[in-house]
Amino acid sequence: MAMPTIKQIRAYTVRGGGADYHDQGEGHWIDSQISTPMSKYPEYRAKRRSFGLNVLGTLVVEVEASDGHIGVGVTTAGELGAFIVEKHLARFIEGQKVTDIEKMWDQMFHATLFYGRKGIVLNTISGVDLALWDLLGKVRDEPVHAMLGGPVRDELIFYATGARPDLAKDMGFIGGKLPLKHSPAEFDAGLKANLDQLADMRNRVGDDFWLMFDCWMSLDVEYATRLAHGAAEYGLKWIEEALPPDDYWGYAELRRNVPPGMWVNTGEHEATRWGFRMLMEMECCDVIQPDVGWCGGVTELIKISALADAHQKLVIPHGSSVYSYHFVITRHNSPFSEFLMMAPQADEVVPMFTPLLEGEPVPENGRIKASALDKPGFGVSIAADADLARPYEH
Ligand SMILES: C[C@H](O)[C@H](O)[C@@H](O)[C@@H](O)C(=O)O
Ligand SMILES: [Mg+2]
Repeated sequence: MAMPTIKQIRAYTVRGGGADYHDQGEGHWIDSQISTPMSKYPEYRAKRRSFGLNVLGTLVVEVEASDGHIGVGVTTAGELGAFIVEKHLARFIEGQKVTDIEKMWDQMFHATLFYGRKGIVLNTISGVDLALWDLLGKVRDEPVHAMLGGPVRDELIFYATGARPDLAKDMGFIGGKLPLKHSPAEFDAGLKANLDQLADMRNRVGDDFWLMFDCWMSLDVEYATRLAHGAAEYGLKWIEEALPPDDYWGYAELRRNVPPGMWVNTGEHEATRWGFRMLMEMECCDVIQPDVGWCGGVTELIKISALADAHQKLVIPHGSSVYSYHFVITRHNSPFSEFLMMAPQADEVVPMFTPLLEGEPVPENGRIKASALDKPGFGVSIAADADLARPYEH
């Protein structure tokens, strides 16, 4: 059968949750006080939106094929991403066969190398890549996981990220990841408060439930080492993203410093096979956590995951909803997943990219059955009432 070609690519922006899940209103746990590299500035300590964590917003990429099928991908990139798609990447996509994803990815990456490499450009390339895989699945009438080798297990198992690991335990998740509240700028009193919070949570959840700290790039090796040793008493399973992404040397040192058995995990703000090669060859971490909407998409995650497998590293993608579920279910070295609790008080399960996607599966009792993913492509569509804007055209 002659494969259709791509007739048009379109880039839209939308605010309020969605793929840019930090773009929330007042009172949401994800915008409470959380330790960040900006916490040393008191004026930027209370809320991450104050320094612009939600400045980008969501990018929605649509690719329409000559046979009428439309593929959709979403990521954190907003208007900047829309510009890159419409003014630069479109030339590598339109007119191409829907099957030629590898070539389209290679051209997008190398054509933007002079200003990309990581960050918003790789977020944008990831968004296009997700749309291309979604389109190919729709044309072939297959879920993405079937094009990646198929499920290796019957269900996805999740830990929950949010302010209430105690409630997450009652909902059937296997663990709870707490955002670290106090930064090194709050000195020993802050460190003690962090550990007191962990101790309280451990008392609430008991011993056979994972507890983790997410430090969102905000610490230094000395503080992270003290935090890890203090947290060992409460069975901290891993310390996540303790340092800025480029401090490979610091991660390698931290990994040597932490108590035996405690994982040092990172990678959500890393991108491409080269970035993850550096993390693994410099012995920075136990588990890599690429975000499929930020690291280069499915096409690059295939390469990253194979490299990790050779290094006997687990690949536990950062919370990226259905876009990573199709990958995780097909990989032996991805035995569990993250679920971000996007309800404002982290007290109920709502779709991770709410309110953007129709058909977004959510864990029940901390699990999603592989069969829930058996729809063409990624099996989701943009909500009919999404207030999409198309800021640029080509
Ligand atoms: C909860 C963390 O502070 C971040 O908001 C989250 O996006 C990320 O680090 C995660 O691992 O989910
Ligand atoms: Mg994290």
